[in-house]
Amino acid sequence: MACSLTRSEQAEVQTLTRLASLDAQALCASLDHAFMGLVWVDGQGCIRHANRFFLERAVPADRLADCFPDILDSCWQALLDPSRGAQRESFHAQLRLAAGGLASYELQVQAQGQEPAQAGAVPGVLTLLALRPMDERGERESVAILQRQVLEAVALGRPLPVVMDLLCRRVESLAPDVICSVLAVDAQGRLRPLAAPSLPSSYSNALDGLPIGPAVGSCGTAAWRKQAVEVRDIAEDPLWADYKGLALSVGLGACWSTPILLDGTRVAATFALYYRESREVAPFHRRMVEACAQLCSVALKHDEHLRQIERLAYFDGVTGLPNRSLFHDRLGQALPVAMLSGSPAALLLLDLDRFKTVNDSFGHATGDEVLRQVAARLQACLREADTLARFGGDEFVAWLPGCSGSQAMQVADKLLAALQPPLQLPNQAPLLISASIGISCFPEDGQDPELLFKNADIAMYEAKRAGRNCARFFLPAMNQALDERVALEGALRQALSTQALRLHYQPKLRLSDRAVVGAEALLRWTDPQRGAVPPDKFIPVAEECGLVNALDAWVLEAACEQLARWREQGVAIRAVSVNVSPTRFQQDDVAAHVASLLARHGLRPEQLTLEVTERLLLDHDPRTAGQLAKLFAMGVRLSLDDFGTGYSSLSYLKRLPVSELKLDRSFVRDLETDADDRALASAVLGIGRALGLAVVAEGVETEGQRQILIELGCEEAQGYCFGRPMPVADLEAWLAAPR
Ligand SMILES: Nc1nc2c(ncn2[C@@H]2O[C@H](COP(=O)(O)O[C@H]3[C@@H](O)[C@H](n4cnc5c(=O)[nH]c(N)nc54)O[C@@H]3COP(=O)(O)O)[C@@H](O)[C@H]2O)c(=O)[nH]1
Repeated sequence: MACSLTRSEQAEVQTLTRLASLDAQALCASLDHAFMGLVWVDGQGCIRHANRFFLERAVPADRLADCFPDILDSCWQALLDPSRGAQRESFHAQLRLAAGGLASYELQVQAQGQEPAQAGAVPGVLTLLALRPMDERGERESVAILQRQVLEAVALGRPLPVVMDLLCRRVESLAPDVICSVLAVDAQGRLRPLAAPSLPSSYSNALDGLPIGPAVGSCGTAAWRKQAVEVRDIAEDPLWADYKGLALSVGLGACWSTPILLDGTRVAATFALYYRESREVAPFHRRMVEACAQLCSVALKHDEHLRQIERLAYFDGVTGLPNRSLFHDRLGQALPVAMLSGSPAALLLLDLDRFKTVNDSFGHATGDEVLRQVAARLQACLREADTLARFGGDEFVAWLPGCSGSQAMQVADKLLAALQPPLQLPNQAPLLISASIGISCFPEDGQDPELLFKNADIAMYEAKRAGRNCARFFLPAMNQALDERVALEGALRQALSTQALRLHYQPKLRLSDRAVVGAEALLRWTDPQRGAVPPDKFIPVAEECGLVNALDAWVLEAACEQLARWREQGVAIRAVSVNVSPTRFQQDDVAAHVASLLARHGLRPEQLTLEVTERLLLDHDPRTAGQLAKLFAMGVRLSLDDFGTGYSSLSYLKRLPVSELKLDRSFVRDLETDADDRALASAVLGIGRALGLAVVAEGVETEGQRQILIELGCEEAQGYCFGRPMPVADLEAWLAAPR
């Protein structure tokens, strides 16, 4: 503690220090006027000289210990130990007054000097003690200094046990008669020693893990009651019945414990003062504890914040799983171990299928709940040695040490099975969710994190392509396939930017008289190296790399322009159909784009049909519904392509603003030989009639199919039977030729 003597007093004492080896008695006399007590004590704690200030106030005594009842002999021994040298120390103590009673004093062990040799006696070391009456202001100042020191330690980010240790030591130096301890209370309500610098570690160890309760010494009870507990006699108090043996064995007589509450209710710790004898708490100690309790709660709260920040840095805030950083740390540690031990391991990359749709349709709060439930289900499938992390979005990663390839696939199957039961979400219908998993195995698929991740990613991508809800191992051939996809994507971008794409048109006819009612625009791409690339190959790549919206926009533009030209030229094509990918409808501008195209080319909305696949029915994105409603309100026709092959649900159909169904060619192909296909085709036509929708049969290749479709009541069709998709000039020639 900083010296609280005035400057002139300090100067005086320094002089004394220098003169201490001279005639102490004479010096005392000369300092009788000083407004502080001065006492020379020998190594045994006997008072050798004292000035008038001290003698007038203190109870007459030979030994210092008799003047300060709070301070034990052992404390004096330490304070007066000659080996302390010039080290100064300040503390508070109660002085027993000659007039009766006690008064608070600040004591300063000021200096040591050689006792002048007496005749026949060995000269010893004398210690000079300076005493100043402790008024309330002085007390406040000492406590303020203590507070500042502890808060500084908190602010400097010292670890919590270090801060608490400092607090205890500072309190003990201000009040040498007390022993301080701080015990944390963990989430399970168990005591956890934080600091007790003057208690034997055996004592703290014995308390570690003790559950708080209604009679668990002073601290356990204070934490339980959320109230301070003052036990004046540990030997007799029932609260200590089960623990007094422990306390008495280390010389503790009384204990006053104060619970430290955070947020007003939560007990985070206890702050305790022990005395070696049975006694009540001194008033100064009470005031000090008030301040210490505050300091404890500041330090504990700060520590909680630090932990929270640490959690945020290393753990995912939504699921509580390790995040990318922590996962990489752990992988960085695990790989060298696996390498040395030669044991296998597997990295699983798991991506939820169509999670974006869940987020867009139900909002982010529900999305978060889905992630939490998914994380819990995945975690439940893994062993303690495994690490599961969330990398953000809908991507989870698991590191399975010691796992062979076949075991990793078993784990992946377990994870997929765990996701199968519908998720129960608050205020929502049960939700089905699935995932695609890519697996890369250590060491064969990679020996460093980058390669393992890259290969697991490639495998995961293959799982998506294979239809989702499945797991795939990485295979070296996948790398080649990926390279090809990347090359194809580059070439397609190039083709789009250099206007190297073309549209072919397939006529749409009325079955009864083969009159042409329109044409479907179908995209064609001839690459200089690859030759003609079928749309079945490049459209999925465009969808994966996000190029499909640009492609669709180009097709729309080109088809509208062509229809306008045909109308100008009087060619008998009254309407065009254009295929549009589901993702295009998530763009806020699609309805506006179509409206501007129609206006620019002088077309009526009903002359344009947008063909969408059944995949759109799964899209719960409100933007999609909004764009479809706008297009329908404008009068643009919507046609449901490949009807009956995918996820059709009649209720969806009722909700969507559809004008036309396209009977998929898989139902048409065997119409002549398969009664089931006839029944299905008839059912689709029935649905169309019931809902007032036109039904267009696709892929009509034979006259027999045409006849059956007419019999079933189908009015329009497309197919090789009438005309293949053709370039504009060929279509115009086909139209002009007699049929
Ligand atoms: N988003 C976009 N998708 C497009 C676009 N252009 C085409 N596509 C889609 O690609 C898929 C394959 O199309 P394509 O190879 O052009 O095949 C079409 C016809 O050639 C084929 N067809 C037509 N008649 C017959 C027939 O009698 N037999 C037979 N075996 N095939 C026939 O069918 C395809 C037309 O299908 P659909 O669109 O379902 O009417 C295909 O899914 C296209 O949709 C584009 O610009 N954007």
